[in-house]
Formats: sequence, structure tokens, C-alpha cells
Amino acid sequence: MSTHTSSQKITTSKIQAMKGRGSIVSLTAYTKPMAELMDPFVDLIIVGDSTGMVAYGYDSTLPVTLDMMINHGAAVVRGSQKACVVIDMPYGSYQESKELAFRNAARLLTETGAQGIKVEGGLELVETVEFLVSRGIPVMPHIGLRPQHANTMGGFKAQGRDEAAAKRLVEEAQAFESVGAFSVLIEGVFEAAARRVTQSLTIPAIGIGASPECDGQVLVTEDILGLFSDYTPKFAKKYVDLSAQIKDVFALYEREVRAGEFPAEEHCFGIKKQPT
Ligand SMILES: Nc1nc(=O)c2c([nH]1)NC[C@@H]1CN(c3ccc(C(=O)N[C@@H](CCC(=O)O)C(=O)O)cc3)CN21
Ligand SMILES: CC(C)C(=O)C(=O)O
Ligand SMILES: [Mg+2]
Repeated sequence: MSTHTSSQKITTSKIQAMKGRGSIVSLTAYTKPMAELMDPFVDLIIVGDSTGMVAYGYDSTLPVTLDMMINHGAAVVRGSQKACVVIDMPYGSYQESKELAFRNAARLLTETGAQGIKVEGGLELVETVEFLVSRGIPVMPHIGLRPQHANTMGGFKAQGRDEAAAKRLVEEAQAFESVGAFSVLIEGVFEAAARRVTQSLTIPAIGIGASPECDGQVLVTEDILGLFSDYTPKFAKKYVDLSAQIKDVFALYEREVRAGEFPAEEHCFGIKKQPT
């Protein structure tokens, strides 16, 4: 882990100051090589607990542990020069008490070098966010569709459809802003609600499946690359089908090995001629 704060690194304060200055660009990453590839193009890298579903094959994000997030977070930090890195707190690591939330959030920052953490919640979490921010931890609350709450929300359902729901999202976002959140993430929300939330804040609202009304956009990287297809959220645009290209390479490799065409001479340590 780097012990010096690099001057070119985008801080959470810089992300906060990007409100109203054009769209903030963000993607998820779980590994060093992927972080390295996206770093020049994004302002913010989110180490998402979606890794549980994307990389581990779980059918929800609930089994993801703090240790998993620390390992992925440290890998992503090693691959990022410039982008701000924010790590998801996994289910069960912050809901019980603000003290436990602080202890676990501090581990995420100190053991990875990331700049901030993200927690899923509503008004019940405002006190915790205040506790963390006042003790030096930049926090991005995640509102709207909250995958860690799928069991009590009837699955992965879009949020903020009616007036009451939109009003509640605005209340939650404003409460988080008032206790010092540097930004909010808003997921799976109807456009009108997303617009109201974004316009009601002086901190940026970064959206996933929350319309172009937000101050920035994030998507799960494997979704845009065509590397994940267990399910496809409506909002996940597939820019390329890398799965097909990877399968072509595997098929070619299989053919060459079975045909004895690989390895060729240039891939071998040649047998040294014995002096006779
Ligand atoms: N690969 C991946 N991409 C994601 O965006 C993502 C994850 N994993 N894991 C964590 C959560 C789960 N997410 C999801 C998963 C499924 C839907 C989905 O299928 N939604 C349907 C129904 C919406 C509704 O009924 O209102 C859709 O059509 O989008 C949405 C978000 C978003 N996050
Ligand atoms: C919404 C995204 C950034 C997320 O929380 C995840 O990937 O886990
Ligand atoms: Mg998440």
C-alpha cells in the first residue's frame, strides 16, 4: 500500500465539488488490472459488493464479507493512479451500531488506502453516517434500489414510482447531505424522482439506472463489457460482447493444443546441444 498521498489523486472532496460541472464518470472494479484499464477514463471507481454476484456467483450481495471487500479494495487501489476509490461496506458490517460501522469502515480505509465508503440505507442510517463523517470517514450513502435490502423489498425493483416514494427519497438524500455525505448514489429510480433528488442537493447524486438527470453515472463494468449475463438490469448497456471473444480464444487454444500446434518453437526453452 502506498504511504504517500499522491497529488494527482481525485479526493472525495473533489468529487463533491464536481456538482454542476458536468457528468461525473464512474465504474465498478474488483481487481487491479481492471482498475488500471479504467483509471484514465473515470473520476470514481466503486469497489462494489456486486462482486458477490458477478465474480463469486452468489444470487445476492448478502454473502459478501468485510475481508472480501478489503482484499478487492486493496487490489483496486493498487491499480488506480488518479481515480477516487470508494468501497462498499458489505451487509451486516454497519447496520448494528454506529460504533461497529466506524470500526469496519476504518478497516476498509486503513487496510486498502481507499478514500471513502458506501452504505445502503435510508433515514435509519443518518446517525451512523454523521458518526462516520465526524470521525474522518468520507461516506456515500446509497438510496433507492438497495440490493442488500432485496429480501424486504420484494427483489430488485425500481423505486420512487409515486409521489410519496419520490418525497421520501428527497428526504433521505437531504438528511444525508445535512450530516456531511460527500455524494449520494441513487440506484434504480424513476426519472422524475431522480431529477427531484438531484435538484434538491448541493452534493452530487451519482446514478445507476436513475436517468440522465443525475450528476454522474456508474455501471457495473462486467455488464458494459458483456462479461456477465446471469441477469441483465434494464439500465445496463452492453457496449461489447467480450464473452464471445474470450470463448473464441479458448476454442482456438483448445484446437492448437489438441493438434500439437501449440507450443511452437518460440514458446519453448530449446534443448542445449551437448558438447560431444
Ligand atoms: N452485474 C450486476 N449489475 C448490477 O447492476 C448489479 C449487480 N450485478 N449486483 C447488485 C445489484 C443488483 N442489481 C440489479 C439486478 C437486477 C435488476 C433487474 O433485473 N431489474 C429488472 C426489474 C425492475 C423492476 O421490476 O422494477 C429490470 O428490468 O431492470 C436490477 C438491478 C443492480 N446491481
Ligand atoms: C451501484 C453499484 C456501484 C454497487 O453498489 C455495486 O456495484 O455493488
Ligand atoms: Mg453495492
